[in-house]
Amino acid sequence: MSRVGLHLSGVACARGGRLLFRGVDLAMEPGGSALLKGPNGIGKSSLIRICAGLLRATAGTVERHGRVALTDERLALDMEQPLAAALGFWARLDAAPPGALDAAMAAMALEPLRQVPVRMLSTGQRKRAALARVIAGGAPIWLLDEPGNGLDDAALELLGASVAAHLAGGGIVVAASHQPLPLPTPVVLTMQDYIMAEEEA
Ligand SMILES: Nc1ncnc2c1ncn2[C@@H]1O[C@H](COP(=O)(O)OP(=O)(O)OP(=O)(O)O)[C@@H](O)[C@H]1O
Repeated sequence: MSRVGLHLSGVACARGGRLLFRGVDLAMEPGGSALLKGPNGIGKSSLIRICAGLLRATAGTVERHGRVALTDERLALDMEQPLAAALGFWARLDAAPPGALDAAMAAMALEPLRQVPVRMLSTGQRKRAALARVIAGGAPIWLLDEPGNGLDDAALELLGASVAAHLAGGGIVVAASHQPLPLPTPVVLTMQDYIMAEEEA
């Protein structure tokens, strides 16, 4: 694997004319994971999108080395296609190696749903499908926005196993979550630590 890393220095984010957070530093090396915690609306998704390069930081720098895969509340799968075909579209786009998609579907226990149209999947099944897309794509940097939403205990265990395998292979995981996630010893960013104190505002 060529050099992999994600480095944030002094990152700030303003949205809708309001400064959400500032001073975020994060140094992720291969095998590292980070968990972004905090209440609704504090800026976890915004920080994930800054990490992905989809949102510009208001201040600070973001350095990415390696491809990024993002999953958030948007499913990004063709609702009319059977699941295997819908995921196959992304696997081709990501130039996933042969067998990678089957392995990813197995990792998320999706084989019995291969022929089911995406629109018929339950909330948890859709989340597992989104995670399978990330796993199959082979990007070293996984950005997971609320990956545990809708997952039952068994699926959370599957997520934990996939994350552990990814980290063991030199990948990086940055996750935003309200709930505890099966990340081994993550760096924890408590977003409240990066909001402006009243006297500074
Ligand atoms: N496109 C936008 N324009 C203006 N403000 C926005 C935009 N997107 C999000 N915001 C605001 O930015 C703030 C942070 O939103 P964000 O989605 O990053 O929070 P979050 O911590 O992920 O919340 P949640 O836990 O509910 O998912 C919110 O107040 C939200 O209303």
